[in-house]
Amino acid sequence: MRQIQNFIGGEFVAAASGKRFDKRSPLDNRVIASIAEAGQAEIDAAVKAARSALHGEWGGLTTDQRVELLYGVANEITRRFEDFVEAEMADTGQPRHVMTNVFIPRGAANFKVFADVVKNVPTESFQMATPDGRGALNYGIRVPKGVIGVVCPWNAPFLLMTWKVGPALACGNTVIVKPSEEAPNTATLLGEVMNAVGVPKGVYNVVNGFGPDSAGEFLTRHPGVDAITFTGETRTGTAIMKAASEGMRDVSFELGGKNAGIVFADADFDAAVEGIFRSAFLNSGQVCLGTERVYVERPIFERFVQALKEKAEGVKFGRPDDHDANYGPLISQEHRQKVLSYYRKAVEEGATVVTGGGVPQMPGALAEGAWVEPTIWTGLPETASVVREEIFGPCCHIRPFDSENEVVALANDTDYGLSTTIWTTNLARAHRVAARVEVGITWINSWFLRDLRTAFGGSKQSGIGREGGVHSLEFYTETRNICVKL
Ligand SMILES: NC(=O)C1=CN([C@@H]2O[C@H](COP(=O)(O)OP(=O)(O)OC[C@H]3O[C@@H](n4cnc5c(N)ncnc54)[C@H](O)[C@@H]3O)[C@@H](O)[C@H]2O)C=CC1
Ligand SMILES: O=C(O)/C=C/C=C(\O)C(=O)O
Repeated sequence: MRQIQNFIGGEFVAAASGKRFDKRSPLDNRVIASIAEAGQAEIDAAVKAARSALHGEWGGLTTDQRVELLYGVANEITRRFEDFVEAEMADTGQPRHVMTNVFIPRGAANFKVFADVVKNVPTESFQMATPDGRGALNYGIRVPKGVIGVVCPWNAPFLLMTWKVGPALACGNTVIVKPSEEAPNTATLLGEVMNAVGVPKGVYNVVNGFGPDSAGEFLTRHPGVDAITFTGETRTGTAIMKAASEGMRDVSFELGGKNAGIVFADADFDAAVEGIFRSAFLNSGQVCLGTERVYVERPIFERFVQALKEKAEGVKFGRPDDHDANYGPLISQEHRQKVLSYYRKAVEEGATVVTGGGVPQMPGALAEGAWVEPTIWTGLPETASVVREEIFGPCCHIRPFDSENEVVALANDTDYGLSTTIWTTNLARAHRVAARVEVGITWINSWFLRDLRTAFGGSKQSGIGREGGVHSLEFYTETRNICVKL
């Protein structure tokens, strides 16, 4: 069983309190790691280490030197690719191909891309007239915000953590990461990478634990943390925002979603079925950008439902390394209880269960894992719980629509506004509808196609702010204007 410590000031350390907690495998519920739970003492130590790195060697590096180190981090992740794949598979139970094709390469890219952005994006300058006719020149410089608290979820742990750590470090900040209690492995491994590459001690710190009355709350309340970037549930975002209001600390939030997929009758049918299948069921539906509401134009509704059903029934459950399998469990028994409670609620509220709705029969030890069937419903009103509330599981409700205006109104009838995916061969309509759906991220004839230079974030209750490319620079630095009288 792995013993996971906190990583503070470049050292792996236990908690002064001696407190530890267990991580169980989603595959079979076995305890696979024992984790040191950081208390107030560890948060204080991490803040001290991060602050002194900021005022020490790290703070004195040139942008080129920082960029060089971050390239080193990316290369070391690639060199230890298999270790990261194994660590993330252990935490999440998701198939190897998802790790190797998407989640782990993105971890390395998150360091390289933001190193390039920091090197290449200029600041503004303005010449101005003055009464004496000699004029003045204004120019901006970017300075790091300071010590950044990074609070992470469990669903794509390495991708989502490095998506924040990469730009924060590229901008010259130091970070304290609070990984999800359900997925602590890769954040710890990244500590080894930082030491191997020679990133100064205290630049990257990890404190493990839970949210309320534990590492998450202690970190976000700490007055020595200058800004907080968080990905997770909207409710947790509310608690963190209250904590951040003490001391007027800045926040960047990527929160929940209840995303709509829109399929017009003229769409490339097979591509649309494949696209919606991926967006509803990838990572066992545990993707914030995923589709839990599908709207299909009436002429192809029945055929679409049938085709998606066949694909959902074709998944093969199994271990990440099982060559015959392509589908993993949910993250935990607790999350499975939540998802199954929605499966029951859908039936109580009158859904037609097209497929799934239960738990697959798993052999041997896997019977103890957090497995659920991919599930499709039809026939519910828009007021039904499973149509309104984020479930974060492998399920979607499909409803027919008859007009562009109707589907835009349906898609927008939600408190969330993270992403949408639109399928049509009529590009004029695609642009029209895209501009009307109230979300931060729209994909047309695709889904989860990511260019890290673009703005990423949600509208309404799906988030505050944007990260990605220059937007990340805006959050992770402060711009100072300098005015020179000529
Ligand atoms: N918009 C986006 O980009 C993404 C959003 N999500 C959302 O994340 C959720 C699933 O992830 P979870 O880990 O269950 O979210 P969560 O909000 O329960 O936990 C996220 C992190 O916050 C910490 N935390 C919980 N309460 C806290 C508190 N009071 N103070 C400080 N820290 C606290 C947790 O320990 C964990 O590290 C879903 O709602 C999903 O939509 C997930 C991935 C991406
Ligand atoms: O690509 C990103 O930066 C974010 C992706 C988000 C997920 O993978 C997720 O929430 O599951």
